[in-house]
Amino acid sequence: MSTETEAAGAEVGAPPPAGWEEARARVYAVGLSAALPAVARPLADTDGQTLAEPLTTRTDLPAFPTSSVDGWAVRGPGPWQVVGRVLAGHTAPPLADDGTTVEIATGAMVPVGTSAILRIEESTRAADGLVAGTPRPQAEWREPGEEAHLGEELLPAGTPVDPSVIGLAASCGHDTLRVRRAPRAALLVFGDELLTSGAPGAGRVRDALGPSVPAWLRRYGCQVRGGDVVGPVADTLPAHVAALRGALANADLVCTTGGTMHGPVDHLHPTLEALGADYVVNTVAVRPGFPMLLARLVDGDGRVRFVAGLPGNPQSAVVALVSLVVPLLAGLTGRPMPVLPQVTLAEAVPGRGDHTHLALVRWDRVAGTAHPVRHVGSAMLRGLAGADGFAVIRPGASGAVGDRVPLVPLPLTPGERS
Ligand SMILES: Nc1nc2c(c(=O)[nH]1)N[C@H]1C(S)=C(S)[C@@H](COP(=O)(O)OP(=O)(O)OC[C@H]3O[C@@H](n4cnc5c(N)ncnc54)[C@H](O)[C@@H]3O)O[C@H]1N2
Ligand code: MOO
Repeated sequence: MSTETEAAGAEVGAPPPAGWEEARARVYAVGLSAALPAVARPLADTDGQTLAEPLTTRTDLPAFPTSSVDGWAVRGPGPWQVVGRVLAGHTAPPLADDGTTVEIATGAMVPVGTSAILRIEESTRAADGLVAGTPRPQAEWREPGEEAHLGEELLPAGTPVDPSVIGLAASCGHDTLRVRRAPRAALLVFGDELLTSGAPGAGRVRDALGPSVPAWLRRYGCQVRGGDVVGPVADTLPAHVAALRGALANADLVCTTGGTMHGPVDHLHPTLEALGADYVVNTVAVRPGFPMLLARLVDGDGRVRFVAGLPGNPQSAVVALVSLVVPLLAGLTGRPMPVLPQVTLAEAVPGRGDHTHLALVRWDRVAGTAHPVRHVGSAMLRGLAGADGFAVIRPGASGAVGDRVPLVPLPLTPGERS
C-alpha cells in the first residue's frame, strides 16, 4: 500500500483528498506510463483505436497526374487528331506530337506532353474525326503531391482512428496501422441491497450501474464483453477478493461500484489491500463523487492493471468515470489529455466549499452557454439523463451568470439530446 494509505490508516476514511485537476493529471500520467502495446491491425479493424505512430503517406498524393474530368488530353493548339484513349487504372503513353489528343477518363493518368484537358461536353467532333474546342484556362488535373508528399506526416501518434482516418490511410497506401488497442474493461457491482429486475421497494434499489456503466465505458473506447460485467457481488470480503481477482485476469481496467467508503459492508479498500494494490488517487475533493479512487496492480512480469472505484451513488459513479477513468484511458491509449471546452454560465451555480463542483448542465453549442438542470442529487440519474455534461466550478468559488468555466462533456452523439 502507498504511503498515502499508511498515513491515512490511523484515521480510517481520511486520506488527504487530491484536488480534482491534480487527480486528473496524476491519473493521466500514470496511464501514459502504462500505455498499451502497439500492434499492427488490418485497416478495417482499427476504428476506435489510437494511432501508435504518426500516419505518413507511402506515396505522393495523388501518386500520378490525374485527370479530374472526362474529356480530351490535348497537345498544342487544336483541332486535334485522336491517337488513343486512356482509362482510369492504366498508364498512359506520352502525347508525342502537337495537334494530337487521347480520350481521357476522370481518374486516368494524364499522358506526358499534355498541354490541356478539354471537357467532353465542351468539345465537338467533326466528320473528319478531329476534336475541337477551347480548354478552360485552369488545369483540369491534379498534380502529384497536391494533397501530400511521399513520407509526409499526415496525423500524429495519439490520434483516435475514425472512419476518415481509415480512409486516408488506405488512400495513401497502408494495409495495416500500428495502433494501441482498445483497453479491455470489466465491471464489478457491489451491494447486497441491489435488485437486478423489477421495481425497487422495501429497502432495495435497482442496480442502475450494472446496465449503464459498460455502455459508458464502450463510448469511452473500452472493449467490455457481457461476461465481464459481474454482480451484485455478495457483501463479504472473500467474495469481493475472489471477484476482483477474477475480473483482473483479462482486464486492463476493472471498475467497481459502491463500497468506496468505510461502512460496515464497504469492502473495496480491504480488497485492494489483500491484492497488493497501491493507490494512484484515493478520494478526490470533488462533489459529487468524493470517495472515488484509482488503484494500480503490477504483476510479477510487469503487467499493469487498474481498479477504478466508482462511488455507489449513481451520479457520483458517472462523475468518477469522467474525472478519473477518462484521463486514465487517454493515457493508456497514448492519446492527449482531453481538452475541456469553455462555456458561459447562463444561470448561477453554487460552489461546494473547498471542493470542485461538477454541476450537470445542458450545453447550447450554438450560443456557447451552459444551463443547469434539475434533479441533480448524487443518488439521482434524472438530471444526468437531460444533461450534456458537467460545468466545473473551482474550489472556493461559485459560478455567476456570464462566468466562463470548463465543461466536461458526456460522450453523446448529435441527436441524443434535442
Ligand atoms: N459517514 C459518511 N457516509 C457517507 C459519506 C461520508 O462522507 N461519510 N459519503 C457519502 C458519499 S459522498 C457517497 S458518494 C457514498 C459512497 O459510498 P459507497 O461508494 O461506499 O457506496 P455504497 O455505500 O455502497 O452506496 C451508496 C448509495 O448508492 C446506492 N447504490 C450503490 N450501488 C448502486 C447501484 N449499482 N445502483 C444504484 N444505486 C446504487 C446504495 O444503495 C446507496 O444508497 O457514501 C456516502 N456516505
Ligand atoms: O460524493 Mo457523494 O458522491 O457527494 O454523493
